Amino acid sequence: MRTPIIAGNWKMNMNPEQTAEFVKAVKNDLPAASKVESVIAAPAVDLPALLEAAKGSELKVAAENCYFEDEGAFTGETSPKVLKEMGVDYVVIGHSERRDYFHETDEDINKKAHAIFKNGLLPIICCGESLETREAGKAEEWVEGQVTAALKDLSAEQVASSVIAYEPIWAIGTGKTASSDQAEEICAVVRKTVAKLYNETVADKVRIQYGGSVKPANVKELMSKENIDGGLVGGASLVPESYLALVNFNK
Ligand SMILES: O=C[C@H](O)COP(=O)(O)O
Repeated sequence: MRTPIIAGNWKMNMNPEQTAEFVKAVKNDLPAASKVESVIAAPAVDLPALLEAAKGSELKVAAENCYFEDEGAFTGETSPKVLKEMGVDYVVIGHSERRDYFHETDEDINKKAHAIFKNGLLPIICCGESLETREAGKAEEWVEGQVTAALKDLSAEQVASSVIAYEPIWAIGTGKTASSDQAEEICAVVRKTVAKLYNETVADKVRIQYGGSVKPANVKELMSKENIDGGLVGGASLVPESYLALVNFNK
């Protein structure tokens, strides 16, 4: 039985003061983490405020990115080792915005996954095709390729505890959600890919999120699908009421 996981991905939209106010507004109405995991992924500059505000609550904390080395001369980067020391739980890697705007490669993402596990954190690994790739009928093979590359040389145990987020690029921030059937179809491809690379037990355990214009109005329908275990939510996670409606989708 996979525990649903709803993660807000704030992107570059909040400051520490807004972060503390947001958590104060939601912390008493979050579901028990054993029933639904509520996560917020925040910019590195907001993580101390987020961790402080989330203390003693059901909220889990994610970084939006990290580097694949623990320390050294890497100006501007975020150490996974320090994220762990701070109390962070998850790190989002491979988001399409990072792949597109910051030229992150499949190899970088795989190195980050290894660094995340080495430091006792868990990855939320993003994948997803562009509109062009979808229209060329290549969405499945594209996503299979991204997942295979991201998981390279990870152990079965590591993969079983990973979260993989399928986010079709054409549905991100566009208001254009993939239909629940389209989302399910590719999330099933992700699970099959894990089964092929590892085995059915690992595939059964890995949690798969859908992301791309998820909102309170469509979360229930998406979450009813067999291979969708959660959401990675941008815009709709920025408002406390909407975030609460998302994490309480089953009430
Ligand atoms: O990580 C979140 C996704 O990029 C989705 O963003 P969105 O919910 O604003 O479409």
